[in-house]
Amino acid sequence: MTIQWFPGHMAKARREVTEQLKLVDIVFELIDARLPLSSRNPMIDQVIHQKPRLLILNKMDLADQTETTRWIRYFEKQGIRAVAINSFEGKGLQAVTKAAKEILEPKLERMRKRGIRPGAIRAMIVGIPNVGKSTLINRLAKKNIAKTGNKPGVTKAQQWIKFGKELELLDTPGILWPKFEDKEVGYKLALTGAIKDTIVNMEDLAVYGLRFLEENYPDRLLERYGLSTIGEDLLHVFDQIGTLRKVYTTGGEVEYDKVAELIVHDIRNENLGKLTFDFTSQQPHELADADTD
Ligand SMILES: Nc1nc2c(ncn2[C@@H]2O[C@H](COP(=O)(O)OP(=O)(O)OP(=O)(O)O)[C@@H](O)[C@H]2O)c(=O)[nH]1
Repeated sequence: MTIQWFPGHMAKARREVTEQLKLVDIVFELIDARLPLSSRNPMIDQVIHQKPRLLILNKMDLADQTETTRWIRYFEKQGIRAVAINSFEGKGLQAVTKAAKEILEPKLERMRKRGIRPGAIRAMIVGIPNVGKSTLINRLAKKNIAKTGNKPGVTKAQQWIKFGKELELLDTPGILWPKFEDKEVGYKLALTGAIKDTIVNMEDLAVYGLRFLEENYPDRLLERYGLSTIGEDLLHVFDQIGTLRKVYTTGGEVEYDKVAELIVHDIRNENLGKLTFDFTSQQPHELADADTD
């Protein structure tokens, strides 16, 4: 899978974030709630380094809620404070300010003891393309200052946006590259729209999506397409879905590339319900007990 990130782009992105980090007290690491591992930058810990961080699982409205709760507990067990939000509708934003204040409280307390009155908390957003950085900035600012779009790579051009008296946010988010060394991560990113369609083979993506559903959400597969298994006969599977949804050429044949598009569209647009593509249960055992207590 070819991605538009090259070593030069990565080095530049990292340099820019490192410069912006000097200006802030805390980093809001924005990820997609559907992909709590796959939508994280692979070098995020080295990039953010010792800077306090709040992990924000955005697009919670699209994710499997049970899994989101597990992921928040999983990250918190690792000492990373996490909150889930829906920046599109502005849900959970108060929790962001509250968590940021709590994370920084020891520092603020030290300042108060030295007779310094702490000002507003200064924050910046960091994340891979399309996780909703601009949407969150707009929501926090309550006006349309950052350009948003449904295609990856829209965020371009810096000033501070005030969120009440307590928080100031850098209006330019830090854009970092996704994990793309792993083919499966690439498919997951593509299924959630974080990677451009033009660099993904739709039929491969649809098949990955069907197999993912078969393994993790079999009830949805049955409900939507009447399929209880996928098996090896993919032609039969595509025929069945194409016939069911009447995806035909003018000659009355099933149009396979359109069937593939329809499957991907269904996954992306909640027609198969709210889905999470990374699971805490698939993490190494010592880290995977997030919901056992
Ligand atoms: N359903 C849902 N959609 C969201 C949410 N937040 C953002 N989006 C959508 O996700 C898409 C990408 O949002 P942007 O804010 O442009 O993402 P970005 O991270 O700034 O993207 P780049 O500019 O590519 O770095 C847009 O279509 C948004 O409407 C959310 O909480 N829920």
